[in-house]
Amino acid sequence: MISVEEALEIVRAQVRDYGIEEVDLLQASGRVLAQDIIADRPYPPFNRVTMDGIAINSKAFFAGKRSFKIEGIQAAGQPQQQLADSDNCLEVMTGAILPAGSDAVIPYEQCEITDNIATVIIDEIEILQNVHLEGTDSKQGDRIIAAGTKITPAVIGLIAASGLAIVEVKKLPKVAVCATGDELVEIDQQPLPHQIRQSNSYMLVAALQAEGIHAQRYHLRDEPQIMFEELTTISNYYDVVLLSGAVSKGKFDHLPTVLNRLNMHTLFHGIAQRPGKPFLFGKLLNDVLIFGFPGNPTSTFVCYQLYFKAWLSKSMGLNVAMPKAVLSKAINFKPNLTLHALVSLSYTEGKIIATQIESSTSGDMVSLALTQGLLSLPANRQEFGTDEAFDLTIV
Ligand SMILES: Nc1nc2c(c(=O)[nH]1)N[C@H]1C(S)=C(S)[C@@H](COP(=O)(O)OP(=O)(O)OC[C@H]3O[C@@H](n4cnc5c(N)ncnc54)[C@H](O)[C@@H]3O)O[C@H]1N2
Ligand code: MOO
Ligand SMILES: [Mg+2]
Repeated sequence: MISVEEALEIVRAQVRDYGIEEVDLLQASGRVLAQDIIADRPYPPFNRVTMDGIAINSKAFFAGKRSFKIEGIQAAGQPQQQLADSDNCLEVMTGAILPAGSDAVIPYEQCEITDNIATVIIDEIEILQNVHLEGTDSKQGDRIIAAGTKITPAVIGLIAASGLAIVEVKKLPKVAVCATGDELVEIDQQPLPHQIRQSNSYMLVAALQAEGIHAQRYHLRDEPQIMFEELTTISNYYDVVLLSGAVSKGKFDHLPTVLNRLNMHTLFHGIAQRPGKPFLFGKLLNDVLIFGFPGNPTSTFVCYQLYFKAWLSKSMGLNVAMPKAVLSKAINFKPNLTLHALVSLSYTEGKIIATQIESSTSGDMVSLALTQGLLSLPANRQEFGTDEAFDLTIV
């Protein structure tokens, strides 16, 4: 059996590049940008007033003038006006272009206005105060977002400001999710006493949705020939196949044999970890990747979160920082395995605090649903105190 670190290295070594596609800007959220975004104008594009108030010529103020006749109003969205007389002022609104002939904005709160005269009630101003100068954030032609950036809402905002309605993003893999097992029925069915509903495939499809991947669900019976035929077809249509179940030692755990028949090159089968020990990972001759997650719901979930997401991030060219957390209560874990403890999270004094969620087995979906993070406690140790930070995967 290999270690968690070795398994992660093997998974990450299978990076794939699925190319580039164009999508509508609002479909691009969460995707990885595949083009540089170039500023088509300076940012801001003009000297932008940042406070509602009056615009004056600072020379008049420095010469001792405090009362300014109001010539008019410069609103946001209006073409630039000219301050005709440098002893006067123009009322200006946030977002307006600074009027020509003025070089300082004094907020309304620092003026008194009567009979169309604004009297400034402060004694100190600075030239260009309350003005967001043209081009201070970027110049026209600057690269304002680099290819390879993950598209967050703020990135969407900046791309929109640059006038792009369609953007190039990295293509995501086509993913199939296959539940295995004769005990599984669809979720709208009433299971017989010995049956269960096939929840894992819903969990995986939902997890993939959060990555922007629209996966297709399949159910494979525990019958080797049927499994072989269905997987032959499925592997011709998808880039990645996520399987849940049938990878352990049972008489009906046919996947290792079936995948062998499909000429899968096994990259590993078994990791020194709990949950998820029997995880099977390999690639087919056509380069399709097979993630054979152990069937217990927590095992499927943990292996998806730790390994599939590490692979996806790497394939998308993202470098995701792993946060650390400290335990709220010491844990003693004897087996020589990495324990991915299910935890809930809180924040105290700048630290993330992880509290273990007691779970009876990796079949305990109720505990899994309370889980906010996975705290990975390394193998080769038994005691994990509250004074040390461990790798945290937020889920
Ligand atoms: N003799 C051994 N037995 C087991 C070992 C072992 O090392 N030696 N490992 C245990 C561990 S750890 C796990 S995890 C499971 C993994 O089992 P499989 O991957 O073979 O999965 P199945 O046997 O098909 O199912 C296990 C369990 O999960 C339920 N399941 C499966 N698919 C779904 C689904 N889509 N939705 C909900 N629940 C699902 C299934 O009904 C079983 O209860 O093996 C241990 N055994
Ligand atoms: O590792 Mo199994 O995944 O403990 O239930
Ligand atoms: Mg089994």
